[in-house]
Amino acid sequence: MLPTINFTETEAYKYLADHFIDINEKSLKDLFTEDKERFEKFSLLFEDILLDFSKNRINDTTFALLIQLAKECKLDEAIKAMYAGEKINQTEDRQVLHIALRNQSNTPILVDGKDVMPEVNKVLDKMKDFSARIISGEWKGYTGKAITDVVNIGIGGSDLGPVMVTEALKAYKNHLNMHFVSNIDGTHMVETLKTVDPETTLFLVASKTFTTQETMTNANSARDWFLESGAVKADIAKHFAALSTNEKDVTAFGIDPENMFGFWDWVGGRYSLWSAIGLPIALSVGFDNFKALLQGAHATDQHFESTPFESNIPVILGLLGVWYINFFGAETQAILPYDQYMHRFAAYFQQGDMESNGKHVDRNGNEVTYETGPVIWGEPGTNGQHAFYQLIHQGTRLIPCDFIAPANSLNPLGEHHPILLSNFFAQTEALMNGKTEEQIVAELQKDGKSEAEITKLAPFKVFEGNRPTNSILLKKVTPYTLGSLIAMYEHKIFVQGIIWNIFSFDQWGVELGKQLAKSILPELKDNEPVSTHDASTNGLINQYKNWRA
Ligand SMILES: O=P(O)(O)OC[C@H]1O[C@@](O)(CO)[C@@H](O)[C@@H]1O
Repeated sequence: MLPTINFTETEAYKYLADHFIDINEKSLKDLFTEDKERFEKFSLLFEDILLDFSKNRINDTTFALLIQLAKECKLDEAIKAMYAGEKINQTEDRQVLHIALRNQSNTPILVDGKDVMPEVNKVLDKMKDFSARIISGEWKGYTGKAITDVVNIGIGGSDLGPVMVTEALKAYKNHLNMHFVSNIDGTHMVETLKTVDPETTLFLVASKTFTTQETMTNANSARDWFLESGAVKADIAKHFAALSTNEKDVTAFGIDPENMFGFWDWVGGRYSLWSAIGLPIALSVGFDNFKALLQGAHATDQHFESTPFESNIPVILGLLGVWYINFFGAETQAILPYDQYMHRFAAYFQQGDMESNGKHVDRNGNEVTYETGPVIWGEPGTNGQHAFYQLIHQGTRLIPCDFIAPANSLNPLGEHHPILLSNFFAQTEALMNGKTEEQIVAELQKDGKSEAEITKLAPFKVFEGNRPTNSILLKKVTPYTLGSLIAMYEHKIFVQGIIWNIFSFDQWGVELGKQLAKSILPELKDNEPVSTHDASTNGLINQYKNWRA
């Protein structure tokens, strides 16, 4: 069982609340002036990843108290419980063992007394064999042609991870055309089917439960399309595979169990890209690169499990988030990858973070009295600079930002990468130092502006600065470094959930909307006006009925 400590009642919390008053009066510039060793002290090199957390609103005292907070919340016990396969997903009575999926050391990991590694490795071997046969062209469709297109049909954790990773590793991909259909909006499937040939297309039905309405509706439409194209039911086996824990419903759908890649209830949907759900990744970049992704994540898992908190990257990232959310009142966290391939990285962690820690009841079943999970958002740099950086620099909100960049581009082109990185470096410097009114006035005077113009303009051009950032510099985006980075964020989310005394691995909050949609759907079948809901919902439904063709 997980500890159930209220972090606001710990000694560390009380000291941090007092300390906050002092530190809040210090600017980041002051903190760097006071401590020449600041970068050395507040940065960590983990293999080919550098975390620079020195541009945060902390000093030695803050750092020590945050570490003490983690210890008082018994984070070490919680980490041990997860790695030991305890059922820490207590409301669903399940273990949380995505670490087993990438446990390249093959140390035994027991679930109900049985080592799961043999079955994990059996599925990996099956994924390796299958992806090799598809990629090589050995696997033929029902008219004897090789597969050219793969359509992954899934949503949430059965989509976002494969999409994010196949995009981030696009430089490593092979000839297969990858497509991802997730939305129940018919447009998603229709637009995709326009681009593929039934004779050379492989459909992956990705669903942990194999009951998700969007996925099953999309899968049925894909199967109908396939059969209407001239194929017969016996041909489904050559063009459909399933990634799921639910063999019964996979078989009922008509997919050959031989084409099913299984995983287990102890794999959370938003933590499942390392499992059979990752098959589209292996198909896109080859199994060896998928394995390197696992290896990178495993290296982080070992770091997280064994490194003292003072040098533990996920612990530090998690504690810094708690510092801003619970003491500075930050409500969001921006993730800004200066890498176009990583354009879905923030979107991936919208589910990863917000579906894990978007909770308001603590592990004792009581309403929390403090803020929990932040809103996660972000876009690649430098595009974000031309969209929302105005607010980050001069808005009224404190928005902690994680800046991520590779030192080496996968597409060296003239001066592009140095220009990209000059912006990566400049933005965190600008957010930290800002620009004072004195500096603005001096600039405007130098530009020959009149005193009246300067008086009018100066206030609008001031940058307060003192806005905190983390900088994460990768030597290069490879399957390995990407795996390490994703795992760092996964464990950061775990750390925050433990501190906030919430359950990070269930998602009851996604159920009500689905339940109500299921009761509304039958009401849409005819044109009779409805009156069973509130006036707004009735009004919307009836207007829809009036307007629909
Ligand atoms: O993989 P599946 O079972 O189809 O679930 C898809 C997604 O639906 C959820 O919203 C749960 O219902 C996410 O947690 C999950 O990743």
